[in-house]
Amino acid sequence: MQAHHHHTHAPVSRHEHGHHVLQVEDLSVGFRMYEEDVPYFRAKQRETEVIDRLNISVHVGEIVAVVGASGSGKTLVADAVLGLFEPNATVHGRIWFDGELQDADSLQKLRGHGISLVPQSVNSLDPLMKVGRQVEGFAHPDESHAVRRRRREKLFARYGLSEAVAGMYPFELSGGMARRVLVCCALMDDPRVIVADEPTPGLDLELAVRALGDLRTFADEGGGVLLITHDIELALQVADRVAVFENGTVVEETAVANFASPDLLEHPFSRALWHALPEHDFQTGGGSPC
Ligand SMILES: Nc1ncnc2c1ncn2[C@@H]1O[C@H](COP(=O)(O)OP(=O)(O)OP(=O)(O)O)[C@@H](O)[C@H]1O
Ligand code: NI
Repeated sequence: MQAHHHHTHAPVSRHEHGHHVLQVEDLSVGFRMYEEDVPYFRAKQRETEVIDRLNISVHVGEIVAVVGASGSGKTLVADAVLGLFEPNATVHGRIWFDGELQDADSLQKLRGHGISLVPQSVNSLDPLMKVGRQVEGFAHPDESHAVRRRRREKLFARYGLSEAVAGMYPFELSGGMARRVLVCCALMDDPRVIVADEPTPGLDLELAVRALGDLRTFADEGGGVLLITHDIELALQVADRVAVFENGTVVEETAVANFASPDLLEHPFSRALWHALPEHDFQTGGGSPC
């Protein structure tokens, strides 16, 4: 990635970034699109900015929840951190992993072992492959299949999936099982950071709490988690900090404890989110933001 052209920054030392396992600075994502209803010979490309100079950081041992409205660009943040870029996207900014500045290639190389995604949809599982085999992956340059199989068995045991599940196809799994299989996939190559994109929709409350508990365990064992969600209520139960996302940027990054009272929140949108929480719904002021 290139430095954002609107800004010049003094060089930053490794030291300043070392205590963050993940840091995103001044991330902007836009899309080049052709104007509609313009005759082709005058067709003009237009650039729409979806993410605008966003900053966010995750410390070792921490869950940072990114909360904000649907369709506001949260998945694009996940994609950028994983080095997944649409062909028509322009991306600017800096992403640091474990104190090292990354580029698109290095982010791609980190995918799976350094930074793993728990995707938004369980449809990302291959419907035609037994899930044990899917989690284990195909031939690996450095490891025998037996080693990977043993690692998969351990993960399944830890996440409450019986060995019988390994022999099932995705359609045979309940929603909660499928979610845990995705978590096992993400953990297979020992990542330091997990980006979880809406890991709870479709789960009943008990399973949702459990899915987030799995992320909590991962963070407590020294990982970092970026938890993208619009379920702020659940996020507050499990996260350490909350990044409030509005109009393509993080308008406030604050400790979960500050969601105890709107007086402790700085940004109007953060306070609107507070008022929209179910336990405060008698006080709705500016309409529901989600
Ligand atoms: N390749 C693309 N070209 C043009 N626009 C795009 C492209 N990819 C995404 N967008 C736009 O970016 C915006 C943000 O999408 P994104 O999926 O990141 O939102 P989100 O906050 O994750 O939504 P949700 O909460 O529904 O998952 C959308 O308005 C979408 O139309
Ligand atoms: Ni999304």
